[in-house]
Amino acid sequence: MAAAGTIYVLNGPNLNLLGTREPETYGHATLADVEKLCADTARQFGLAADCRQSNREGELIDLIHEAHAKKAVGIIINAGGYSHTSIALHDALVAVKIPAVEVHVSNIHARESFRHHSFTAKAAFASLCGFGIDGYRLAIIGLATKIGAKIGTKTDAKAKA
Ligand SMILES: O=C1C[C@@](O)(C(=O)O)C[C@@H](O)[C@@H]1O
Repeated sequence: MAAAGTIYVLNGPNLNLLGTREPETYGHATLADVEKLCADTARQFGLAADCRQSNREGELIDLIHEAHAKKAVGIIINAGGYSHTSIALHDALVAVKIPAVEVHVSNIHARESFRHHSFTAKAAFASLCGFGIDGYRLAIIGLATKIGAKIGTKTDAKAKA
């Protein structure tokens, strides 16, 4: 059975450096670890995770538009530093009307004041931060629940097993 739907997992600038970037803040897990966690968690709900990363604001906007064109059922976004600056990313999320959850690996509210405001959070139905990379798993569980995806739903991968 094909996946019940696809969620786009979008990571923004410098998140390709996870694992070596400020491990005291972001831990030692890599972006590959994040993407495997997302795929594994999504599969539990019969969903597929299409994971992308870009250091370019316009590319992230294009990916949000692509999610819409491909009829994605949800978006998980960690826009990195652009979370705090990009009205354009906010507007893209609002424009496509796909249920979105914002994730931050670190607790942005316990950090420098310039990280305390997020434009992308205002375009998401939920936002979570401070759980390390487990935040992506929690965000997918929340998104799946929001869209009515049920845990234990079989997909091709599980059906073959
Ligand atoms: O690049 C990042 C990572 C981050 O989004 C996080 O996941 O904790 C927090 C941002 O403030 C920062 O610019």
